[in-house]
Amino acid sequence: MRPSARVQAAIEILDKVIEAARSQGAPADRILADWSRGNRYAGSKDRRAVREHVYAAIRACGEVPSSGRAAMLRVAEEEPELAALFDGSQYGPAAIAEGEAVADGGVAPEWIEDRLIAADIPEEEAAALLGRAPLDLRVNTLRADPDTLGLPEEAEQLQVPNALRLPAGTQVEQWPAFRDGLIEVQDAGSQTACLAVGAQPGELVIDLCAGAGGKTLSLAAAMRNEGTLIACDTDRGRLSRLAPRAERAGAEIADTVLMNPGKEMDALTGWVGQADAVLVDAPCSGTGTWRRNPEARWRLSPGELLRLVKLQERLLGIAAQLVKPGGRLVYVTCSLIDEEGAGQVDRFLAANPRFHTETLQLPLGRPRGKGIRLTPHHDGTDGFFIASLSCT
Ligand SMILES: C[S@@+](CC[C@H](N)C(=O)[O-])C[C@H]1O[C@@H](n2cnc3c(N)ncnc32)[C@H](O)[C@@H]1O
Repeated sequence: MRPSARVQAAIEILDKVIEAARSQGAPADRILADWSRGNRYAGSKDRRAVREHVYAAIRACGEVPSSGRAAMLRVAEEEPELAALFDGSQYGPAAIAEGEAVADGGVAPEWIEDRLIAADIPEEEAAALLGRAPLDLRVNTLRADPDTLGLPEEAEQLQVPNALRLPAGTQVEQWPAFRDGLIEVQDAGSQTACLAVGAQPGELVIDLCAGAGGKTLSLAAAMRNEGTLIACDTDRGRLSRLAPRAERAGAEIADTVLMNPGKEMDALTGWVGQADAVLVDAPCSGTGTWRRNPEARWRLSPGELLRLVKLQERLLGIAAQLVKPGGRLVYVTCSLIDEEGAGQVDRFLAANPRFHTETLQLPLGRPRGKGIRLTPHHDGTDGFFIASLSCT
C-alpha cells in the first residue's frame, strides 16, 4: 500500500471506531483485526502502519471526534509529513480544504478532565496517561529464579521485586521462558498492588474480582503454593482463562468460584469471617489504563461511572464480610478518579468502623487519601489506587 492509502484506510477504520464508541460496539482492536482479515492485500508493514495511524488519532482526540478524517487531521496538524499525504491521489485521502473541520485535542472529554483536575492530576501527569506502555514482566518465582533467568533480550530490573521491563511492543509470547511459565506479562503497577496484599504461605486469600487471574498468579507465587487461594469473578469467560494460565505458571493452589452478579454472597458463605486477606481489584473506569486502551475515554459516561462506583461500594461490603478479625482488605482500582479510589475508601471506613487504614510500604507510588496512588508520569506504570484496610 502507498503511504497515503494507509492513511485513508486508517480514516475509514476510525469512522467505525467512532461509531462503535458511540454505540458501545466492538473495540478498536477488533475493528482493526476485521479490517486486516477483509483486506488481505495489506502486508504486515501496511497493517502496522495503519494501526499506528489509528491509535495516534485516538490518542490525539480527547473528545469523540466527528469523523475519522477530522481525527486524522488533528494528528496532521502536528505532523507535516502526515499532512503531505492528504494528496488527493488514487486510494489516498482528499487534499485538505481550507477551513476544514479538525477534531479537538485534549486528554479526555471535559467532564473526565474535570474529575482528573479534582483528583490533583496536573496537566503533564494527565498527558502521560496516553503514552505508550512498556512491556513489564514478572518473574514467576514458582518456576524460575530471577537471578539466573536468562532472557533473549536485555531487560531492565525494576524497583518492584521480580519485575523486569522491556520496550513497548516486545513479543514475548513465543519465548520459551513465557511458554514454560517462567515469566508473566504484568504491569509493574499491578505487581505493586499484589505486594500490598502481603499474601503469606499458609494463608486463606480471596481474590474477589480475579478476572483471568493476572493478580491471582502473583498471589500464588507470594504464597509459594502453600495455603488456600480462591479466585472469584462473575464473568465466566474471563475466569475460564485462569485455569490454563495457572497450569502454565504452576500455581497449584488457585481455585476458581464463579459468582452470580447481584448474588455473589451465595457462593461465598463458607468463607464469611475466615479470610486472612481479601483483594478487591474492582471493576472501574480504567482511567489509569488509557496507555493500553486510549479509546476507553470515549466510551465512559457519567452514568457508567456512577454504576461502577456503586458496584465498587457493594463489592467492598461483600469483602468486609469475608475478612477475619486481624485480617486485611486490600482495595485496588486502575482509576485515578477519587470517587473510585480515595473517596470510595473514605466512605467505606465511615460506614465500617471495624476497619482501619494500614500504612503501606510499597516500592512505588505516593500517598493519596488513605491509600497510595501510582501514575504513569511518576511511576512509569499504569495508574492505580491501592489501600489496605485491616479488620479488628
Ligand atoms: C479490574 S478487573 C480484574 C482484573 C484481574 N484482577 C487481573 O489482575 O487481571 C475487574 C473484574 O471484576 C469483575 N467483576 C465485575 N462485576 C463483578 C462482581 N459483581 N463480582 C465480582 N467480580 C466482578 C470483572 O468481570 C473483571 O474481571
